Amino acid sequence: MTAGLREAGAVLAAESARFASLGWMRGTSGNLSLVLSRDPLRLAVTGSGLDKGELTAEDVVLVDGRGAAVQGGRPSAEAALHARVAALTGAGAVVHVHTVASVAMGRREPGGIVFRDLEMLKGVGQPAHDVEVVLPVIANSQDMAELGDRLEAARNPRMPAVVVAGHGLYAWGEDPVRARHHTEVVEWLLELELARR
Ligand SMILES: CSC[C@@H](O)[C@@H](O)C(=O)COP(=O)(O)O
Ligand SMILES: [Zn+2]
Repeated sequence: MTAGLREAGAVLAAESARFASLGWMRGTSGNLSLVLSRDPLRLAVTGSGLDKGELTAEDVVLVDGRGAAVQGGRPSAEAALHARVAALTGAGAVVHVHTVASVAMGRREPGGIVFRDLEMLKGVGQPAHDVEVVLPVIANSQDMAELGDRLEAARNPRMPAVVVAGHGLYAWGEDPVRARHHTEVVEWLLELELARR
């Protein structure tokens, strides 16, 4: 494994441990990625089927723009969707977590979840007042190309996240820290909506 990939693995392991400690990656759920190059597109993605709270710097796979392994073991089953999100949005890092609030709210609002008049909206780059911001909800699929098509069709450029119904939350950002902040902010918004209905 190259030093660059191991370094990316260390970042993903630390981020993963943080999400797992919040209970957002229970069992072996969730996955993370970090873009290492744009042309050609190459991402460091967490390995498949691992306990995301116990990853080491070695538990990472280099994948191409279609999510296929270039170096390392078995990449996340959702690596192709990470690559699609990175290509589509220009994000440098993608987070996928299995939170209760995202699944519960996806059930309640299958057409999209509307947020308004919340200071926390500033955490996803939106004004706090006088605008409605929609978090898209897409149907789940085991086919990452199909899921990617749904995400592309439903994506709201003002919201760096999408809920996958019956599954969880995808969020992204310029780098791992910003992707984490977006994940935390969107999860906060979802928990609030869930609590107030
Ligand atoms: C309970 S894990 C469910 C998986 O199918 C998947 O949705 C997931 O989030 C983790 O898959 P992985 O291949 O480990 O990255
Ligand atoms: Zn998942």
